[in-house]
Amino acid sequence: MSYAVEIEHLYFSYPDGTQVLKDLSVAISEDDSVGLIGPNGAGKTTLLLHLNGILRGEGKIKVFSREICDETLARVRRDVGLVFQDPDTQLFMPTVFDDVAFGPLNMGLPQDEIGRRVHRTLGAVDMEASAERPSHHLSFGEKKRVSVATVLAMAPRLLVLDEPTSNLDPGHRQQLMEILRGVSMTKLIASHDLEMIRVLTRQVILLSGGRIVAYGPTREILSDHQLLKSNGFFLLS
Ligand SMILES: Nc1ncnc2c1ncn2[C@@H]1O[C@H](COP(=O)(O)OP(=O)(O)OP(=O)(O)O)[C@@H](O)[C@H]1O
Repeated sequence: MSYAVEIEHLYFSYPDGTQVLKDLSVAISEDDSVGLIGPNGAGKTTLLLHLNGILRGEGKIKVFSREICDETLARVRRDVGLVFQDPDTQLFMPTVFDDVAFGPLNMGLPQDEIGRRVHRTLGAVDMEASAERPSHHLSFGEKKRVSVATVLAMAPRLLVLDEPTSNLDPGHRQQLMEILRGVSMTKLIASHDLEMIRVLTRQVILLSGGRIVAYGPTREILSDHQLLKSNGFFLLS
């Protein structure tokens, strides 16, 4: 089997000493679609930030069989597209168009291909009409949609999304789910939106206190109400 992600014995503490990831080992198959769930502070964002080397803990992480280290970082970052929880982290150019063009430009793509990718991905997230607006004038939900476009425009092999549906209105949440269902790369999606996880993923990793508590088929994990309740999920019966 080919793996998109292989993590062995990952430990990570922030500089202030907060230990977040504790002996975490996990593998994600290529072309799979995996949800990452867990209570606030479980370590979901911290784990995702390791996948393109923004954070570097102790242990071994391979992405598409390539171990993350200084020499492989540039290649890893081409393979892994990370949509941050906070879109302001992702958007820094003068206009929406420039923000989405930034990645493809850095990949050295020709100008006409960059233009095509920007229009296609902005169209997909329903933001094409805002292409010439400054990103910092957009609402939070609009920024969120543009930040998804910035990553889709680079056509990564692994799409990593941190809370992609937070602050989206129901229509745009549904639209984003359809976009994500339609893209074929490997996906890892951290979210508290269990309905979105149910629709979009085949496997779920449940993280709690920096450890993996369960990893299995989405329908099994999401129907194990005892497991979910004991890990901080409030479920309406
Ligand atoms: N820069 C930092 N310095 C110190 N501690 C941090 C830092 N960033 C996060 N933490 C701590 O690490 C732990 C894990 O945080 P993380 O954001 O990874 O959790 P999460 O599962 O993504 O949570 P949420 O569901 O709230 O987004 C928390 O206790 C958090 O307070």
